[in-house]
Amino acid sequence: MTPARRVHVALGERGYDILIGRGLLDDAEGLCALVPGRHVLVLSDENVAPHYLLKLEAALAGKALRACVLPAGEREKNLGRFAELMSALASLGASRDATVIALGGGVVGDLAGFAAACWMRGVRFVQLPTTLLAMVDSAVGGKTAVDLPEGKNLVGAFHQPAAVLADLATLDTLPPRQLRAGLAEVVKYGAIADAGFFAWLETQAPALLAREPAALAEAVARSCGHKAGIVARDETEQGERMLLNFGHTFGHAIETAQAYGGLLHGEAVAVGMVLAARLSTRLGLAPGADATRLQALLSSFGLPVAVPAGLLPETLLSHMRLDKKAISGRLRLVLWRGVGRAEVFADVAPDAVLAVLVS
Ligand SMILES: NC(=O)c1ccc[n+]([C@@H]2O[C@H](COP(=O)([O-])OP(=O)(O)OC[C@H]3O[C@@H](n4cnc5c(N)ncnc54)[C@H](O)[C@@H]3O)[C@@H](O)[C@H]2O)c1
Ligand SMILES: O=C(O)C(=O)C[C@@H](O)[C@H](O)[C@H](O)COP(=O)(O)O
Ligand SMILES: [Zn+2]
Repeated sequence: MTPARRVHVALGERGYDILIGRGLLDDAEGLCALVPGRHVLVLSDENVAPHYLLKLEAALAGKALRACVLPAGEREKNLGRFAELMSALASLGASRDATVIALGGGVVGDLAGFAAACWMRGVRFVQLPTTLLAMVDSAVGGKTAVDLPEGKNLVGAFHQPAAVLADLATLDTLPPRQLRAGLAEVVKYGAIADAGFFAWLETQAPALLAREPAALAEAVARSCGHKAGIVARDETEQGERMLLNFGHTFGHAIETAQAYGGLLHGEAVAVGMVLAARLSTRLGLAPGADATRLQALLSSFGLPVAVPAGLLPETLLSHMRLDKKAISGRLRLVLWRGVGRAEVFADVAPDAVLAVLVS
């Protein structure tokens, strides 16, 4: 095991550490310490479990453990699966000192977190992220949710994990498309808040795509640093946290319109960030050159930058109206002043949004 980096999420008594390093899942003693009570429910999926579930179960031998292994993919993040988890906790006899562990990507993390938030009105929750996206974003910050056919993450709760262990060795088995999807959320931090990080990323595409350990560790730690800071300042998204939604109003509309079976979340966010940047340029907020830079960076990571064929602008706009940032039915979007400078804008004209969706 290499020495881990540590990022703290400063939420007072509910604060927690994100540990980032290779081999964290081989530390049986460290894993066991994450589960103080007797009952533990582990949620994973069919691609992750064969690689990593056995060592987690071995570390937790002696606990009353139930493992639920789902088929993989966004379509599993639904109310039916949530109900199954409630039944699994009931049949385990899980008491208020139970722990729910998410072993997997953001789908498993969001679903397990929502189950932990709801079981007996809230039990302990631990995140063991195994995708780049989950390490840099979804495992941190306590947004938990399931999707409805009508929209992404519409049913959920804020429920912070007690700990996050990002074992970088798990990225060795991650498919390339999933690695690229995670890089979209990494780019997001540079785009919204850190021009220096953005410029660093512009030099790192070959290293990151080749999974060079030092580059990956740096990208994960810097991303977690940004997310931890924003979450600590605005846990429940009253203001600054909305910036983490850059590209998401467009991206979520694409995912919903494709019934969660088209672009991956990170890919949809990549397209969404390009559209948000283009809209910002159109509204005179950001230099066109910065929008071009953003598109070029995402392309260098092999990410899509255009709306998939066949999706109608009016359909996407109607999905955007159910975005959680909207107020009284009026769109509120995260727009851009240029690299490193995102801002929230209320009452964005629907015609301007439609114009970038058709271009
Ligand atoms: N809560 C938040 O703050 C937040 C932030 C960003 C995204 N999200 C949510 O996260 C989800 C996307 O997460 P994701 O991109 O991790 O997708 P995912 O959970 O579907 O995982 C991606 C794929 O990779 C596979 N996989 C995972 N780890 C693996 C490994 N180490 N080796 C081999 N295969 C592996 C999975 O089986 C799956 O097929 C979306 O639902 C999105 O809405 C939530
Ligand atoms: O943590 C946040 O806040 C984010 O917005 C991070 C996003 O990357 C993530 O996709 C989140 O789930 C979107 O939140 P939502 O409130 O728009 O569903
Ligand atoms: Zn996201």
